[in-house]
Amino acid sequence: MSFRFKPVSQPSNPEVNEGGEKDKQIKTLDLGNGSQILYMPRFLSFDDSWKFFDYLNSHIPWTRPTIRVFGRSCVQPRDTCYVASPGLPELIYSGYKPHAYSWDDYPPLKDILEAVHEALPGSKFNSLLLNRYEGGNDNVGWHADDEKLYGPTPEIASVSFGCERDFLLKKRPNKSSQPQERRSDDEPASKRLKKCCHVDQHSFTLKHGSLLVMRGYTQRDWLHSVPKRAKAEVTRINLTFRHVHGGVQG
Ligand SMILES: O=C(O)CCC(=O)C(=O)O
Ligand SMILES: [Fe+2]
Repeated sequence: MSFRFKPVSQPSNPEVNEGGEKDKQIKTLDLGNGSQILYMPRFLSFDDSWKFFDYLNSHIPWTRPTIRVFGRSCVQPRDTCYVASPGLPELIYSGYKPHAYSWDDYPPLKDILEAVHEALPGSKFNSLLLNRYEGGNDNVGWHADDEKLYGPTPEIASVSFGCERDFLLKKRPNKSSQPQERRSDDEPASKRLKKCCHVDQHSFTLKHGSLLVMRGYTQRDWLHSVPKRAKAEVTRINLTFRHVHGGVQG
């Protein structure tokens, strides 16, 4: 099964899509000290995104594993699945080693991967973590995807389908980042203040069909989460594409 894409500039739901230039809008957020976020609210068209949602919701072998958090076992508060190219080192997070399914098992994932590669020239993702949030209680707590197998400055591309949910970022408390930007003593005090006091919390509402990219030192210096939301009654599916180092192809 493979889906054909309609370009995002020709949506068939004019009510949701405001049309024209807005479709290709990319917001960039410089978090400072070499960390950046890109956000493309209408990465995939409304209709294609629902097709992907329906396919993933019914075909992916979702599981809700038991993981370890702060030394205690608990059921992960969302469904999950892992897809990876052959020959990669195994992923282990929170004491859990997910089975790696093949891209060939779920061909529409290859279509989404291709669209992500097109949007992010030079990217070469070889693994994918899928999450399904079945309601507002499902969530992912504060964490960073800083596993060694992703290297020191991983690029992580996150595609969302279905229910809109908030994605929060906050600066890591014990930061190991580089010293703040160099300041010039010639500048007035007001300007200096502006330069060195970066905002240390950010929030995005991740829309159906959107793409958010974390880059640079975001995993080293920031944490992210999708908190519980009482009002989120319907399902959301999120795909995070990652590059694992150390495989057959490096
Ligand atoms: O669902 C999301 O938007 C984020 C998921 C996430 O952070 C992860 O899988 O590591
Ligand atoms: Fe994450």
